[in-house]
Parts: sequence; C-alpha cells; structure tokens
Amino acid sequence: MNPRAAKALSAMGKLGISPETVRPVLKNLFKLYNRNWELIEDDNYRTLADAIFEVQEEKLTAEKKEVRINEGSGASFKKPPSGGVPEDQVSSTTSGVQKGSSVTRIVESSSASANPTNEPRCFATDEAPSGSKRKKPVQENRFADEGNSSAQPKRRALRLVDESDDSDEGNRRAIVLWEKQPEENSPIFAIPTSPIPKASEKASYRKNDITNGTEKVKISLVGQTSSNEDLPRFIYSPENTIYESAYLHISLARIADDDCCSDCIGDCVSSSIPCACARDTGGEFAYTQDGLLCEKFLDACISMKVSEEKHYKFYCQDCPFERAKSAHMPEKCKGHLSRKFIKECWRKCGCNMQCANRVVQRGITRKLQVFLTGNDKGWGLRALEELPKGAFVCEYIGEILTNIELYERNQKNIGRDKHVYPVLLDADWATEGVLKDEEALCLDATYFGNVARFINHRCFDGNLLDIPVQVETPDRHYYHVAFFTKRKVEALEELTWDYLIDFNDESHPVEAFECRCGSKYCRDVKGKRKV
Ligand SMILES: C[S@@+](CC[C@H](N)C(=O)[O-])C[C@H]1O[C@@H](n2cnc3c(N)ncnc32)[C@H](O)[C@@H]1O
Repeated sequence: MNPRAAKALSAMGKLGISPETVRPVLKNLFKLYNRNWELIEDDNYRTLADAIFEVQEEKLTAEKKEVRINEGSGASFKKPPSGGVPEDQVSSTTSGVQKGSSVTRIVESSSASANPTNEPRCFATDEAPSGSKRKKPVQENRFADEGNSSAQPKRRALRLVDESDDSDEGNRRAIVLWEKQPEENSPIFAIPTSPIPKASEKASYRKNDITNGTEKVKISLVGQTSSNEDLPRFIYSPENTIYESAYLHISLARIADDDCCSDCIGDCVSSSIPCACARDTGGEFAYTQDGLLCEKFLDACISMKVSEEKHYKFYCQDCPFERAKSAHMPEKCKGHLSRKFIKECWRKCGCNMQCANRVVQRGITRKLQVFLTGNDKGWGLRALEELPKGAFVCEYIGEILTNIELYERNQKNIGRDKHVYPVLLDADWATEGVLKDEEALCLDATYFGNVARFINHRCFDGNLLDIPVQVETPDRHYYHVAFFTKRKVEALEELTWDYLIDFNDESHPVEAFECRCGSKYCRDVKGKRKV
C-alpha cells in the first residue's frame, strides 16, 4: 500500500474511523485533487475527515430524501452509494466530473442545449413545507477561490434561497451547492451539497468552514448534535443586506470633502498630524498602529455602556421603536444609550487598505470556531488563539430591517423559531432628530448573518463589547456593529457580550430567554433560572 495512504488510514483510525469507511472516500478525494497528497494531508487530514463525515450524514438522510432536478427537465438525481461517485458512472466522462467523498448528488444533463448556460439544475436538499408551492428559487452566484493551490479544482458556490413559502420567514432555507465548473459539453457533472443536518441525525459535525468561503479566514464548527441542539438554518453572509423597506443611502457624493482624507497617503494612524477621519473621535484615532482599539477609547466605551448607563440615555419624544409596536398608542420611550462611534477611513480617503484606521472593513482575521457550549445555551463562539485587549473579532451581520418589519416578523414567529437577538441601530438617535419609520433600523441575524449570530449573552461581564462603527455613510441611523475584546481573552474561552436584555420587559418584540450566563452579576433574577 502507498505509505501516504497508510498514514491517512492510520490518522483516521485514531478518530475511530475504520479503514473500510476511509478507503472509498480517500480514493475519490485523491482523484478530485488530481493526486495531490498535500491537499489531503493538509491540516492533519481535516478535508478527509470532513468528507467522511459528510458521506455518513448523507447516508443517514438518503432514505428520507428524494431530490428532484430542475422541474420539466425529466432528469433526476441518483444517490451514489457511500463513498461518493461510483467509478462506472464517471469513467467515460472523468474530465467533467467532480468526484469526491463529499459528492452527494449526481446530475445528469442530457445535452448542452438542455442547459445551455450550464447553470445549476438542482436545488432542493430538503422537502418543501407541506402544502406550500415551490417557486423558482432566488439565485445568487458567488465565485470563491478555495485555497491557494493551483492543483485544487476551481469551485463555484451557488446559493439558492428557497422562498417556497414567503408568508413564513421561518421556512426560508438556504441551500449551498458547490460545483466544479463543468467542462464544455460534459454530459454529467456532480454537485456536492452541504446538507444542513436534522436534529435526529445525531451526526458529528466537523465542518471545515461555516462561512462557505465568504470570509478571508475559515471558521470551523465542532460539536455533537442532540435533539435540542440542531444547527440553526441560516444563510452565511459577511455583510449586511437590506431586507426590504430600510432606507439607507450610500454614495460618494454624500461624504463631504472635509469628512474624509483624500490627501492622505499610506497609513493615516502613523502620520504625525491626525487627519480629518480622527475628528469625530476627538482628534485621536480610535485604533493603535497595531490595529487594536486604543485603551482610552475602549475604556470610555465600556463605561458608557455599562457603568454609567443612566447618564448616557436619550429619551425620544416620538420613539420609533415604540411606534413600531403600536402606531396608535405608542408607549413612552424607554431610553436609548448614546454611544461613542469609531469612524473608519473609506473609499474617498487617499490612504491604502492597510491603513490602521480600516479595521472592521477588512473583515475577520482571527481564528474563530463555533462550538456547542454544553450548558443549555446551544452553540457559542470562541477563538482558537489568545486575543489581546481591544482586538476586533467580528461584526454583527444581519438583515437590515425597519423596526416595524422586526416587530411584524416576531409577531409571526412567536413560539416557533428560536430567535437570534436583534441589534437595534439606535446609538445616535439622540442627534438624528425625529426618524421616519424607514430610518429606524435594526439588524436581525436569525435567517441571514455571520458568525456573530453564535455569540451568546453574558450579563454585565461578557468579554466582548459591541461598538458602533461608521464606514460608508455619514448618516448614523445606519452603521456597523463591531465586536472588540474588553480584556485579554484566552484561547478557547467562550466569547460573550451583554445583549443588554431587560429580562422584565415583557413588551420587547423578542421574548427573553432564561439566562444561563453564569455571571455573578446575572440580571435574570426571577429565581427559576439555573446555571
Ligand atoms: C445570538 S443566539 C446565540 C447562539 C445560540 N446559542 C445558538 O445556538 O444558535 C441567541 C440565542 O442563544 C441563546 N442564549 C444566548 N445567551 C444565552 C444565555 N446567557 N443563557 C441562555 N441562553 C442563551 C438564546 O436562545 C438566545 O435566543
């Protein structure tokens, strides 16, 4: 036996996976990666292990699923036997076939004319909700270059959103397909899918990258499912997107010349005289040259949010948040925290992308991992490396909703979906004046979001702080929400932030959960809570 194959079998053996299970998957990966052992051995055989788990998950779901291909084409999926695509189905067309252990569907396309654009022909990995009519899926193509090796096949991520029941947000589902670019006229190509497993499957997840290649770094997911720890269904996105009615106007023309630094070159933060972009933060940049938050700025933000809450509260005369709950009889405003903003350089600025005043817009750079917390909080987020105080972790990404949309969405979902806690974009309502409904916004990561949707709440002493960040628009009714470490955080320590939930506010659109944060300052004091 090839010594490298023997080593792979032995590495999988240590994870308790038998050689019989490994062999067919390994064989397919080997072909998929054009005999490139390095890609298989990379990261301690991670790709191989992931491929094996995916095949096992697929086996579990296969009996329940019947997947249909592009209605009207008459073609249908065939389920390959475990271990990927059988040789006999691909041998005559090897060049056009992406084979591998993660291949779960084979699409037969009768000819190029049947599918002249070579667009993907299939989507459903799950049954439509009963009684609903399946509509044409909304399709968004995104090209993702996976890995640096030229030997690795170029893959295209296709996101298909099944909006089969648009009266029910909870039933929207995202299906992510990975497809090798089919070669010209190739009659058969295979599409591996990333099925979102069901609770009952009790499968082990060891997903390589929950971001589907949309972030600069991979973010793994580890954990064991159980009946109440199902992986939430959502679409991963590295940036906010308007749901429907939110008003948000981004244009270069709206950034005044004296609100940017078009004359700067290189890095603004290392310049001896701070440029215009430091004006909003009192003439000093919020960041250090190392890309961390300045201690003074961070400490001021912490104290505004936590210790002196009352001093920084603004009470609206006509509160858009209360108006959303009841337009005719709005309750009195309960107050909004006025917050300090970071202002980053942007496109009209002359500095480069490495300028230390561009941190949040460069995206996630730390090694993060989604994991099962094991203490009734569901999934959580942690870093695989030590994080210094003031380090940027990630943005809170979600759908940009008006408060009215949020309220309506939550009314529909009462008692159904487990909701991610939304973030109200009210940090500068004090100076925005009277806001129209379409300008009073929030972010909801329930169906569409990034890794921040996994960050759990901790009363008062969470290790992260959410800070408003102005990037591309001077209007502060829309801004970014970025998480920074409040102190040094050890590797593998759970990352948490204070959602600022009022556990007694029964009128909040999202029902508060029973807090299990474990903090000695826990505000959920109803007595029945157990950590
Ligand atoms: C933003 S999500 C966090 C990720 C979530 N744990 C999951 O598994 O998807 C917020 C939800 O997590 C749970 N959660 C977060 N913090 C919690 C806490 N301190 N105690 C109990 N549940 C918590 C609640 O169900 C809450 O609605």
